[in-house]
Amino acid sequence: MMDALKNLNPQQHEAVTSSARQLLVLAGPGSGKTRVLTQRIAFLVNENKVSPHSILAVTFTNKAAREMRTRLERMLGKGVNALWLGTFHAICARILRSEADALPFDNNFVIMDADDQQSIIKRVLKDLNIDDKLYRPASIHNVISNAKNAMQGPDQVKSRTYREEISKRVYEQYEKILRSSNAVDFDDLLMWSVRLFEENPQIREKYGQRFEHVLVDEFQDTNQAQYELLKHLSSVHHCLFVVGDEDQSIYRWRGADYRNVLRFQSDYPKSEKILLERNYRSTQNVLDAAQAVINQNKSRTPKNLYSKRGEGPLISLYDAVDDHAEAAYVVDDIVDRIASGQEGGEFAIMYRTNAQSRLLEEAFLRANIPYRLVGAQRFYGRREVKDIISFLRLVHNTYDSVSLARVINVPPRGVGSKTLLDLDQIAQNNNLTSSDVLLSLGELGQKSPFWDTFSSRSASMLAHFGSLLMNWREFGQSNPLPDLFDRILADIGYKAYIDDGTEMGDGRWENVLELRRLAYEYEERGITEFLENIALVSDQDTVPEENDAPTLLTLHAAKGLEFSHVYIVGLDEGLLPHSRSLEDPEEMAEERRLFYVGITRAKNHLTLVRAGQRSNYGRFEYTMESRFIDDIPEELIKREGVRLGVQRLTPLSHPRWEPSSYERSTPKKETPKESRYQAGMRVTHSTWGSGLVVETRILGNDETVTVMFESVGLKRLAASVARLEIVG
Ligand SMILES: Nc1ncnc2c1ncn2[C@@H]1O[C@H](COP(=O)(O)OP(=O)(O)OP(=O)(O)O)[C@@H](O)[C@H]1O
Ligand SMILES: [Mg+2]
Repeated sequence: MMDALKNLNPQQHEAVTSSARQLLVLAGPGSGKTRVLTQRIAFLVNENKVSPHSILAVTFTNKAAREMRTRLERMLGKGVNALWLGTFHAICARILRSEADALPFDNNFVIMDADDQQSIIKRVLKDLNIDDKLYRPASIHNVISNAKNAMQGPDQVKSRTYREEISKRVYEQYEKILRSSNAVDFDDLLMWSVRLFEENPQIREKYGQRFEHVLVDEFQDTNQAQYELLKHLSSVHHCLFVVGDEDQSIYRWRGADYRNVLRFQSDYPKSEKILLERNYRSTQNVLDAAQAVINQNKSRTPKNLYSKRGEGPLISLYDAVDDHAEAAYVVDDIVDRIASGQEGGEFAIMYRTNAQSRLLEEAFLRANIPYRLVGAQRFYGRREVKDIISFLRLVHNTYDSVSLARVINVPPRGVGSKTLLDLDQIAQNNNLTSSDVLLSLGELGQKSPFWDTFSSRSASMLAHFGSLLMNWREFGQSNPLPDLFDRILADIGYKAYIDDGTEMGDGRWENVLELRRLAYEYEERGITEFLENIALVSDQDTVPEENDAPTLLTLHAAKGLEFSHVYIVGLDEGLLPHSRSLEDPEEMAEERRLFYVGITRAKNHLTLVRAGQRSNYGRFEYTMESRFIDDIPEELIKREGVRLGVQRLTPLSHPRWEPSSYERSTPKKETPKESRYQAGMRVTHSTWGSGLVVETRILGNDETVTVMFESVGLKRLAASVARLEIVG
């Protein structure tokens, strides 16, 4: 049998081979939706002789796109290169770059990330003399983002209250800054693509002609702009294949609207619907628990999922005395299981909020178990990485005022905020951008018409930066990216600036080198793609490809993934469901879906964990068990631990608790006062061999050492457990 039709049940087979123009596959988790979508592409190419060039497939994360491409390459060979396969954002960026002539920015536009967006909003608030404590940049950004996802410009935003009026005004200025910076934000990628198609029928026609087949994964999480985009892209052939599960819709806060499923059915009355009922991922106990949880949600299509994988173990529920014990239990349990032969990569620990990772991380460090953290403390969020990217962005697109403001004084060259304001003002007075003025100063020096508008000290400092910028632009045009990278570092003396000889400095320089390694990968493809890919790396995408270590991630980031053993921690009222949702039934339903997504990631074993007390800014607070646990039939659950929190009332007297596994994994020991190791030392480790100490500090009651091993790369270790030997 051909690859595309291998291992499919009859419903899956029908979905893969159907000749319906519009097809909706609605099915629960683990039923093979993503698999069906992938194999349908292979079927279209192999059997129906559709050219990969005419196929567009949309995934939810870049990681999912990479996986799908790899599978397709295996089935179809290199022919799949012509296939468009990526996230909505990546696809839109590609369209906007090709059609820049019809847009108010040119094709070198940069994509502002969340940080950039906040800093623009702060700048606007300052300009408008608005207190950013009363009007939080994050909440204003939310208003702007929602407006864009609903395809509304600043003039369409309602202003019934003063607060709304403020948001509207900020939105206006925000847009001006984006335009004059030749930049777009994430929401713009979608909004401008939709607008482009609405306003240019001939462009819509071109893409509509091209894409004979449009396929979409995780359809339940599309928002309005995305839905409209899909309609445009399929406006000629009308072939749309979408797969989704309304019970897994968890991005309402980003404008996702699972009613798009209903809209799809009413927009395409002839569409066919296929349901898949067999689950291939999970054991029956996991499925039954999931089912019991989601059944509590109203207004959903009931689904019956069954599995032939056997009952599997009961759901473990561990009641820890407090949040430290919660983390320690999870790590101890994993240590035991690894000791009995399981692989680290089979485990995932999921939580509701990013902050919950900290105690888990510390517990892993103490146990000397390597782990993978998804999302938090992103590499691209680090100062030195952002600095260098900003330099490159500025060279690539000199109008990028956010990057200019970030780096004009890096390293400090005496350009104060006053000079910057002057620069801005003078540019505006002359209908120019700050970069135009800088370049003029850089090129003409004292002959520049702007020289005399500054004090001579400011003028020469600005001229110096202007000439650097000019040189880099020229250099970048005829030299590969890594050379430009090195040239910039050398010209500004960046190493001396950030690497002050301390461990921290070393670490920062390591990050710069890591970025440089990445730049090398783009030697051929060039700076545009380099910057674009960096901008598109979203949180979910930091899931590492290697799978030898337990993964820590939020429930949101877990969508579409699967692991043998899943731990969900923090099953307390206020955490899961989150306190924000307690008053609002819609939000509560979404919390329940989020929990459902988490449960259904488990292939074999699910462990739920909660803590009877949690520390809250130094105080301990009692917690109540999550209402979601009540939804799971008692006979599916095996309870362990102290069960403090089953009391639903706040206890009057504090029960004394016996030290449990928390004590076990953190034997009392003297807190070391001084570091034993130092950055730069050569050390050896019993398993990983020799390495170089990068950083060391006292953390809790132990010394934490970061070592670059020749064998496995960077590891953070607890000194008391790791027993590193100093060489020489
Ligand atoms: N017919 C089949 N035979 C064997 N394995 C299958 C079959 N269909 C799906 N699987 C496997 O079941 C698992 C779940 O499939 P897949 O990820 O496609 O489900 P999904 O419906 O997309 O789930 P989710 O809703 O969580 O995204 C995968 O490991 C997949 O390879
Ligand atoms: Mg899937």
